[in-house]
Amino acid sequence: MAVYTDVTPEELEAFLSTYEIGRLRAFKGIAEGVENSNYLLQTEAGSFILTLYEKRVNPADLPFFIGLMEHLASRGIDCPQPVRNRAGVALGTLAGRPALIATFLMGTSVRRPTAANCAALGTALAGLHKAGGDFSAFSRVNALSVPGWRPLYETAGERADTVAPGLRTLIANELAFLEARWPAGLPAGIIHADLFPDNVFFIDGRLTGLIDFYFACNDLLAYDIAICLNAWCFEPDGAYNQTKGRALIAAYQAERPLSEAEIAALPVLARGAALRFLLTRLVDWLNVPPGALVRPHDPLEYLRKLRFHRSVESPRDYGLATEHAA
Ligand SMILES: Nc1ncnc2c1ncn2[C@@H]1O[C@H](COP(=O)(O)OP(=O)(O)O)[C@@H](O)[C@H]1O
Ligand SMILES: N[C@@H](CCOP(=O)(O)O)C(=O)O
Repeated sequence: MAVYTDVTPEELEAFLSTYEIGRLRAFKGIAEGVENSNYLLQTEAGSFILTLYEKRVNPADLPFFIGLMEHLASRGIDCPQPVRNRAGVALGTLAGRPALIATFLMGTSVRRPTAANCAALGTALAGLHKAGGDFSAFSRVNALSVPGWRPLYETAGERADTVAPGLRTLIANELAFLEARWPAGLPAGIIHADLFPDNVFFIDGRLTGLIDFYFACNDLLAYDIAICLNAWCFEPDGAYNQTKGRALIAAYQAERPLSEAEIAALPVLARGAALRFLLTRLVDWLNVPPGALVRPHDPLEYLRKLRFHRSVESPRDYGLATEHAA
């Protein structure tokens, strides 16, 4: 359960009194999530999500996240809408943390995505990339792209080998490879950067919303696809499912065709996406805050995905119909 910061009913009622969403009826901490503290609020006006921003969120980035959600909603993307208080301000402070109330989205996430879910995700991802194309009010460098990986590797240090023998050397080698081979010059724009199944809602098989924009940034659009291939297209036994990968990429391409250079770069981008989540999971695994109600994600799941990508010989291995070599 990700609740790092506790809130008392008195504090919350005082905070809510500055909004136009009625009095508090009930609230509870939300079990899912690992990054921020989230509460489900019931007020006289309905259901809302209260987020208290924790360690990985730089407060200077909050105007970007809030502006982005408002922009995407204005372009027809189903995503949480920041709620502004009576003074017209979305961002507040509660229990000593930056705090935001956002609208509640209906739907549930899928635990075992089907190929149809992957196709719906591909369509939504391309829609998000297109809708972000004219978001220029703020920009945000991806703090968790290649230059951000080495400091994470150094934080994990020798303790990496306590999680899996030889992990430290494997990461060092992968890091050197990716630092030398990371593609430049591919189409870039707003990416979600964490569009895992738990951040996508469905109702009766129809995709109804996207949440959790707190890793969103300006980066390579195809890198977002690589993150999604990792998060959506592997089976619990570790096998990559080409049918799901093909469904995701084909649906994406129906909305935004990939360039030849993007397709050729996919294997390297997928390795980078696997290393990024291996590293953050490893650091979190080794540093669970005492007393926090949180279940860290398994870093070794991403080690297995990384090993798969290292064995890939061509973008075709992801289910792409292409003549390109890796
Ligand atoms: N706008 C929303 N509407 C409905 N449920 C939400 C919303 N935002 C968050 N949630 C719920 O809270 C959980 C954690 O949110 P998330 O943003 O993923 O947290 P974290 O940033 O800590 O990972 C989600 O899995 C979902 O169940
Ligand atoms: N998706 C990341 C961790 C961030 O989790 P979220 O609950 O904020 O989506 C991972 O799986 O490592």
